[in-house]
Amino acid sequence: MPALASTTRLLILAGYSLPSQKLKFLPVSVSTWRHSVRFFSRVAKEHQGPLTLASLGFSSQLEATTGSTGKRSNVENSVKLTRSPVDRPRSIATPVVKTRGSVDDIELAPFSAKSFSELGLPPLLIERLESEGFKVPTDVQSAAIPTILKDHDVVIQSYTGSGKTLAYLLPILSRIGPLKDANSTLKSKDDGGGKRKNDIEAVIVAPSRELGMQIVREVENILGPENKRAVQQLVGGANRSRQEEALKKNKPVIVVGTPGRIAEISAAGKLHTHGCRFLVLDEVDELLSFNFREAMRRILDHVGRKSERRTVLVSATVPFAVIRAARSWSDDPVLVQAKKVTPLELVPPSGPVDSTQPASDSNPSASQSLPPSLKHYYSVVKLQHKVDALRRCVHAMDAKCVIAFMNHTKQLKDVVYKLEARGLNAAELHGDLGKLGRSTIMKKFKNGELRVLVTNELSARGLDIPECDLVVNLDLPTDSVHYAHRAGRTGRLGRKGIVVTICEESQVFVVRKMEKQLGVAIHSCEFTEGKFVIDGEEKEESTMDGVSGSSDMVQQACST
Ligand SMILES: Nc1ncnc2c1ncn2[C@@H]1O[C@H](COP(=O)(O)OP(=O)(O)OP(=O)(O)O)[C@@H](O)[C@H]1O
Repeated sequence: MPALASTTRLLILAGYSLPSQKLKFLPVSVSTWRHSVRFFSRVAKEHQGPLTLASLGFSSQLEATTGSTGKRSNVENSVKLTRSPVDRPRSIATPVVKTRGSVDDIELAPFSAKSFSELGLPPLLIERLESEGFKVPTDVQSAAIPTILKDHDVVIQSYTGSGKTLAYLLPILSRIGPLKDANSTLKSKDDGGGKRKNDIEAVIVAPSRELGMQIVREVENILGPENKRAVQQLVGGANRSRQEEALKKNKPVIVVGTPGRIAEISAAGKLHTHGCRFLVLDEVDELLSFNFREAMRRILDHVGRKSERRTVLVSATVPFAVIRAARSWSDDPVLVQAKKVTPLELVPPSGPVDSTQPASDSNPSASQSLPPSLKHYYSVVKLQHKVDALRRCVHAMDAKCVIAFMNHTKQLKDVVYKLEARGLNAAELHGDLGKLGRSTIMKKFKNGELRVLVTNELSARGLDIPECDLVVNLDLPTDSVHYAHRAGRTGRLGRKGIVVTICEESQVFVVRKMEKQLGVAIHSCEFTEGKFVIDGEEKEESTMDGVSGSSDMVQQACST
């Protein structure tokens, strides 16, 4: 083994259950670069001797003998390096990093760990999960939950609809709030640390009201109706004084909100986050944008020291700016992906590239963000026929729940009128509508009263409408990252989904460029006489039965 340590190309992820020391990842070579398989070895910082199977964590009963040091020493005083399923979820025990793109693999076996109990979550939480119908964790949950439970700061990157929200919520809820692990060894700061009564223990920030509310609903569902008050929404557009009153009266442990509103209430002295133990920035790459800069600064300045809280950054797209932010806002963070945990210091400046993919024009932050079950098409039409093409597309696909994206708010209404005039139930959704209007439209869309939601970038991030079977780009997205987030509103959690970009002839080169950057095929198609026709193919089909994928059209669209 010592001879293997000379090259850093092939690495083993091992020693995963060495949690209590401040761990360091040492790259260890076990084979040649040509095999393109990465492993990572996590070795205790102190352990700089020759590398052995034991030092890599493959010993079945090795006792960690050194005392704990640093912040993570508070977590557990002595830890056994076991390979029990609780300590080591299957996805992490498997050191091989699989190549992306094996659609069958993902569709047939989207989950790695067999149950949530394998991940070390407390019984109360598991009971609640089961009663809500969550039985098997997704790959990213299998990787992220134990990593956060082992007290690591993380950047979570995984494709849209892969379950990132629960991947961070569950470890948080197992540490704080009414369902927390009664035997948790993580000392709360009020056990002598001087935590004040009204201090919030977890702050979750999201870039839009819809996403903020969606996260609140997810927390409430898991907590159950009797514990709803443990979480408080602080989203913009809602009544601020009511939010402030609720903070005072209910003393929630978790707040979820948009940056502006959280910063506002914090500046007014009504929100105390200095004792915060978890800070989550969901859709973090969006939160880094200029619009949120001031509010984010305020929030980060008031959530205590990074060494005293866990910081979780989340997005389907992780450009290098996020890695940089993680280095400055978190303490020794790791990048968690579906089947891989990588120390941030090993992430190259080009972003978290999957080395198993060919280096091309691909945009690393976008190319791993699309669910493999999605199929992509484009259709060329004249500008004045775009809305009609959308209507024909919806009918030809027999799509039931459609999100159509445009770039400018002003044009949304016109499109809605045109669709309604042709008998399609449609509505617009954008930031200029009030909170009530927005939530009414979302409700109608979710319960099937509306067939087409015409919207702008507001709805591209995080929105989870599992029934959405078709996304249409009525305007081209500005880049491949925006394409990825829009496209990700369909094909959630292994479901089939179709994305159609309607564009002019002069814009086809942009589609081709995004195709390369995203590393997916975007086929040309047409909608004629109520039928969906893929150019260059003889087959043509005319129906769609949504996510079940049993119709001929879906079979064709999804198997091309
Ligand atoms: N283990 C699970 N079993 C079944 N359903 C799950 C599981 N985990 C999450 N889900 C469901 O999968 C859907 C997608 O999850 P989520 O919104 O967290 O995805 P995401 O990765 O955050 O997507 P995006 O990048 O678009 O924000 C949700 O409806 C969620 O309730």
